[in-house]
Amino acid sequence: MGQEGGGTSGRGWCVAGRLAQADEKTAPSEAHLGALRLWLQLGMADSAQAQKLVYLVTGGCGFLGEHVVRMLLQQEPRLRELRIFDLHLGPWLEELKTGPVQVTAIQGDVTQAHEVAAAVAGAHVVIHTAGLVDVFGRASPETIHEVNVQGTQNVIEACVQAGTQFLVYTSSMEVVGPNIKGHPFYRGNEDTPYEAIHRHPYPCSKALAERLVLEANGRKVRGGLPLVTCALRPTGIYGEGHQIMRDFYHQGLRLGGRLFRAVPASVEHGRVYVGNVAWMHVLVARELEQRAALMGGQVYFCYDKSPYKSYEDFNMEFLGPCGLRLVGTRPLLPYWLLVFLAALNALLQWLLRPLLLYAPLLNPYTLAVANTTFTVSTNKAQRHFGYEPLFSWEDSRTRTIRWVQAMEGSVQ
Ligand SMILES: NC(=O)c1ccc[n+]([C@@H]2O[C@H](COP(=O)([O-])OP(=O)(O)OC[C@H]3O[C@@H](n4cnc5c(N)ncnc54)[C@H](O)[C@@H]3O)[C@@H](O)[C@H]2O)c1
Ligand SMILES: C[C@@H](CO)CCC[C@@H](C)[C@H]1CC[C@H]2[C@@H]3[C@H](O)C=C4C[C@@H](O)CC[C@]4(C)[C@H]3CC[C@]12C
Repeated sequence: MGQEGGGTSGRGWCVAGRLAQADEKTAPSEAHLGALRLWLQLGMADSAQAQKLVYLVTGGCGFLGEHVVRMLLQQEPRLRELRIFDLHLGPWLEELKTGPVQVTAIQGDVTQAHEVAAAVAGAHVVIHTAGLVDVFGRASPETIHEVNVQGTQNVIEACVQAGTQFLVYTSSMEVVGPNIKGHPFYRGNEDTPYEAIHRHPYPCSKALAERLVLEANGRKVRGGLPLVTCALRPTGIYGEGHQIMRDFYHQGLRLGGRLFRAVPASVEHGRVYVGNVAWMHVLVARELEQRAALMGGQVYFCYDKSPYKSYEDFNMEFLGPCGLRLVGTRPLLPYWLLVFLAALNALLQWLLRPLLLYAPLLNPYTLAVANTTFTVSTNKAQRHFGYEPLFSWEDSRTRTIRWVQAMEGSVQ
């Protein structure tokens, strides 16, 4: 917090120093006056956009959260303090603490209302990305609900109590679908009608949490101003740090450089680059104040120029250049057999639960999601707050490939 004027005076001295050198060629009094005027002008311009905002990112040490944190530090010049709240703090945070913005790491649990309240106090904006992302049956439905729903309720109440006016929530495409009936959602937008019915604890929890966030829009926060909220719905995020991509890569290495096609190439699965999702969060947080009437209570799908492909074909965009091969132009196993294996995995998980945690990638839910077309095509974020992807598809691809190549055990 003590850094408010630091950046300003530092830049001011630098300009004054350069002008002093130019002075040698001109009459001293005139030059000094000019320099003084310019210095004052620059100083005032500087203080007009002085670093004054305090942001809080919950889940700031997760896959998406880390990208949001780094993006904020790069792209939000008004930042004075960045608070990073997470159950598990990453060692990489240390390197951020030497920069001009005060970075405060807070180890805490969103299910604990008092911990959330302490972290939110004094923040201008909260970006709530913390969540339990579990579609593999690792955590109980109760725990998923507690973290994703009760945790979000705690964040909302903390904003209200603290007088924090702006709340951005990381929702998910899964709030919409795929639904339990396996209906395709083909290049839909935020207004496309779709029967959003879920049974799995993860999408149920995200849908409930999103509703809480949207319903809280307009609530009076401490001091009497209205809370302004909105929700971002990424499709399947990929990029540096993506754990499932890492798992597929290592599985491919174990299978002698091969992966076996399980999903038809015709099933499109929406994907979006993590850097663009982070950029959307930063932009929304920045624009929410100026465009509260338009953006408050809204949902936005996260999108970019990533191509529409099946889940496996899309992964091969990165794993292919890293030496893996996808075997088969059609699924190697018939669908009924996959359904049987997925059900067997679910049964084994249940039977083994008292002894060990058996949580393979394939289960009835993940099979259904991977086998149902779900893609978005929208420009709502561009229309409402001027979003354009920061990273082209080529950049996103190259960055992700480099990250896979740098992984331990890489064949490169
Ligand atoms: N990964 C995707 O494809 C994807 C797609 C759409 C939406 N999302 C959403 O984006 C958000 C981030 O997902 P991610 O993929 O980065 O997951 P992640 O697991 O990498 O990150 C989640 C972070 O939240 C933290 N967290 C979990 N429980 C917590 C608790 N009780 N208190 C405090 N922190 C807690 C974790 O420690 C982790 O750092 C989630 O809300 C998720 O639902 C993810
Ligand atoms: C049948 C398998 C053979 O290769 C493939 C299984 C792939 C699945 C593990 C993944 C397919 C689709 C993924 C989900 C999707 O990308 C969107 C998500 C939304 C987000 O909020 C959380 C993650 C996820 C549910 C993601 C999880 C993994 C898949 C089900």
